[in-house]
Amino acid sequence: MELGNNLVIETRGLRMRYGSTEVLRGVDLRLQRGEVLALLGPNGAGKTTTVEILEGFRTRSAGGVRVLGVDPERGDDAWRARLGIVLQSWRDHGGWRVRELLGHLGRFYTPYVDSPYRADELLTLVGLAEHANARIATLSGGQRRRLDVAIALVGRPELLFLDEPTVGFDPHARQEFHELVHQLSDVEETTILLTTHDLDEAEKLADRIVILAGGTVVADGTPADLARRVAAEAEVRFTRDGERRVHTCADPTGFVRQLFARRDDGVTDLEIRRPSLPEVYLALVREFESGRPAEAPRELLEVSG
Ligand SMILES: Nc1ncnc2c1ncn2[C@@H]1O[C@H](COP(=O)(O)OP(=O)(O)OP(=O)(O)O)[C@@H](O)[C@H]1O
Repeated sequence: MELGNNLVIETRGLRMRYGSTEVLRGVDLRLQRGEVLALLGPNGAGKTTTVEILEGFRTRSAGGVRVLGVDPERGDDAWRARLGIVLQSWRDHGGWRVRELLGHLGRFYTPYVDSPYRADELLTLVGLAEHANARIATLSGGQRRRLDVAIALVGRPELLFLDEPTVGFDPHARQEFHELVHQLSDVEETTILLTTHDLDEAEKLADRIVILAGGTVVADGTPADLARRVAAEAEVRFTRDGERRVHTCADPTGFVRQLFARRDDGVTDLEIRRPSLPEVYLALVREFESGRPAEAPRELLEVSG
């Protein structure tokens, strides 16, 4: 499989079967250098399976995969050192102090990486500087998660995998983490593959969104592309003769014009809404599950009393 210069990840026809259950049924993914991609999908869609195959932790059933130009099944230590992977197993190292663990891990990267992060630099980056001397067992859930991310960053990875990175973060920590992701992608040119169930987070962080459902990619595009795909339609809400009504239509301006041409009295509380990413996501997954193509025109819907 040929890999373009800027392609950090490429899968073609990726398949994964657990026993008789086929979880991935031909997944095609491409991720360019410096891009932040959010992989979304319902529980059990195969996101973690995909990520683990890309990380080289799981052997695929079929299909072509290249990560940083290498088939992950044949990735050596030098290849692995170019990846940043957030694992949770560090929680077992509860007796270690935070700075001590990061310094220790940094030394593993020296044969492969020009300048791994210094522990203090990394602690500042992830907002754990105040806890440098704390034992890992004494950190809160959110602080441990930041440590997990710090550990993934030690070797200044070219490609960072973040599997549900902000679970357990308070809103402030989440905001800081989002700034960190922007900094890594904009300043360090780190390529990032993120899985999350937090659609606001996906919208804030991702250049591109891929939705997996039923073992295939059901949508791939910028958040704006996806919104256009499910909804060339907008919702027009209004109250007429004291009753609340909703129309879904492709041309809300035309609809409103007609509405007023027919009856310009008695229409109040007029509101036009385009769908947010959570709504787009749910529409795409629902349409996939119902077997109807996402582009299918939707009927005008009127809720009448
Ligand atoms: N080792 C395994 N053996 C058998 N089945 C597995 C194994 N790992 C995952 N599965 C199954 O494969 C499917 C996909 O799992 P996966 O964890 O990849 O989904 P996911 O999209 O990450 O889900 P979630 O959003 O719940 O984390 C699920 O039905 C799961 O039960």
